[in-house]
Amino acid sequence: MIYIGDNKTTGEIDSYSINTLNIPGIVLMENAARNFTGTIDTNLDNFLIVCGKGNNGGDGYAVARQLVSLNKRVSVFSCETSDMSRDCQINYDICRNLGIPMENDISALEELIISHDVVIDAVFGTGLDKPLAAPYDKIINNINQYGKYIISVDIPSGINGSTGETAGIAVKADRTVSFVTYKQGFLNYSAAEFLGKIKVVNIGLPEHVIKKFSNTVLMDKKYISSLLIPRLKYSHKGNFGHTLIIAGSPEFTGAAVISANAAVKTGSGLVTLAVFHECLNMLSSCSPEVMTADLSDKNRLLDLLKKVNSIAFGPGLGNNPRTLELLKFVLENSDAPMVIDADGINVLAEEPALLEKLKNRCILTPHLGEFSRISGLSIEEISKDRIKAAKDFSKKYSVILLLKGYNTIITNECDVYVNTTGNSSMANGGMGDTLTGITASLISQKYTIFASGKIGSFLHGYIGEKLSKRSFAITAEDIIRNIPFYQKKLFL
Ligand SMILES: NC(=O)C1=CN([C@@H]2O[C@H](COP(=O)(O)OP(=O)(O)OC[C@H]3O[C@@H](n4cnc5c(N)ncnc54)[C@H](OP(=O)(O)O)[C@@H]3O)[C@@H](O)[C@H]2O)[C@@H](O)CC1
Ligand SMILES: Nc1ncnc2c1ncn2[C@@H]1O[C@H](COP(=O)(O)OP(=O)(O)O)[C@@H](O)[C@H]1O
Ligand SMILES: [K+]
Repeated sequence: MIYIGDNKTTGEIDSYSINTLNIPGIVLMENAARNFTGTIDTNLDNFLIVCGKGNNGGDGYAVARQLVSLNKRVSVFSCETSDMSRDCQINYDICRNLGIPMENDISALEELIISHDVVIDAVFGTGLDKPLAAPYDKIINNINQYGKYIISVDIPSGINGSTGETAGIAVKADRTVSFVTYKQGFLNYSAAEFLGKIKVVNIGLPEHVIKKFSNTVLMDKKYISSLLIPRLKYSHKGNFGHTLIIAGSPEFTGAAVISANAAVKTGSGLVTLAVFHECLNMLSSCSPEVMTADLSDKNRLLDLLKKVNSIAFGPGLGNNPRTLELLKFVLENSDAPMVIDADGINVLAEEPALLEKLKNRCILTPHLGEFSRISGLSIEEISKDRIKAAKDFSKKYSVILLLKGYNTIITNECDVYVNTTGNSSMANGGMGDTLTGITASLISQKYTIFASGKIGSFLHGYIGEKLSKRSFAITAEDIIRNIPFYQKKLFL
């Protein structure tokens, strides 16, 4: 599993490794450099390594030596040769002793970049702590300028590892090879254009050490597979729960159909779709397995509310007083776990006191706009640190929060899981309604609410990604049709 950490986490892991485990810093640096070098395509040659004076630069000098030992052509540019960190100085000296070509005259940098094929950026990592001034602005500009293949060590220089903000200017990497943790700042959408393809490598520390300092992880296939509740030989539909979907309005019947069909395909034993009377005759595109109910028949609704195992509330209901009244009715008459999405979230934003009734039994699945409405934070404020915004909200109301979008965040107020599956081929109407149906269906099948959010978002994005290899845009229907196949693949 890949853990996420900010600059403080890196510092804590570093000092624990050095001071408590007694691993010398230079050994960590050597491991970092070796594992970094191991990620480089063996066909590449003719490297220029641009080194700062801190430990990021130290990594760069150590990488230079590793590459030379692989018979690669290597030159080094030293941004500063005085006041280096201790381990940086050691590796600098070794490079000198080995006779690796080294330059520190800034006027020679452009020529050097032009005459090399690959630039390794080892100027700043987690220690960047102020805006960039001369000569660093020029150095970074030069690195970016000539269309060379750029690999950044730990963090593209100029990006703040904690916030993802730039120090005025930053290296635009093709690849970033980061040490120990995926840096929290990488999740800030504004950092995306600088990062290139990200890879996280270890520096010889076992997972239990990293875990001490981070409870934020990037979910992978193996982790999701580990959450599977196996189906027993003698199980029957009663074991896989009854999902009630409360959704749709005359303008948005599709949202209701999508959620219900997704719940069926995800494996809920039974699925009932409850809609307003005027929508009933528009449900012909529902899967035949979906049962229907009329929301104006209060007795039927009461009966369902008492017996179902999960309720999905919101898609396409409309942001209006009728939806708010309906939500109140549901909350007064059912204790079932709930997935609240779309207009369910919008009406909650009008009356946040209702969240009290959802304590410990609800997952909210807003996109950024909906989250802004319900949290009262602007989209800019949320975007600066989505993890913090999501965690704070989850803690305040004791709900699971699933903040949708590129790198979806799922948190139960202390642990945070980030879902990296999915891509912009999925950015079209109805995609969120699909996730709502999948998540509610999993809850009915006895997955915890938290696990349902994690599996749901991973599966949903995983299908989108796989299908997008062959199709440009992926629709909700495409996802739904493929749920059983990819669910089986994940849970093999
Ligand atoms: N456990 C781990 O994860 C391991 C981490 N390792 C590596 O260590 C890296 C962190 O090293 P680090 O702490 O020495 O900081 P780093 O990024 O080199 O920068 C600090 C230097 O830059 C300078 N400086 C800062 N801002 C500046 C500015 N705007 N403009 C100008 N100067 C500026 C600052 O100068 P100062 O302000 O102190 O004068 C200082 O000299 C980490 O990213 C990873 O690559 C590995 O070796 C293995 C173990
Ligand atoms: N660029 C993207 N990368 C990853 N996932 C995406 C991307 N764009 C959209 N998605 C996913 O698609 C879904 C869209 O949800 P939402 O905005 O609520 O759609 P709708 O309201 O139309 O149903 C979310 O699960 C989101 O994570
Ligand atoms: K760097």
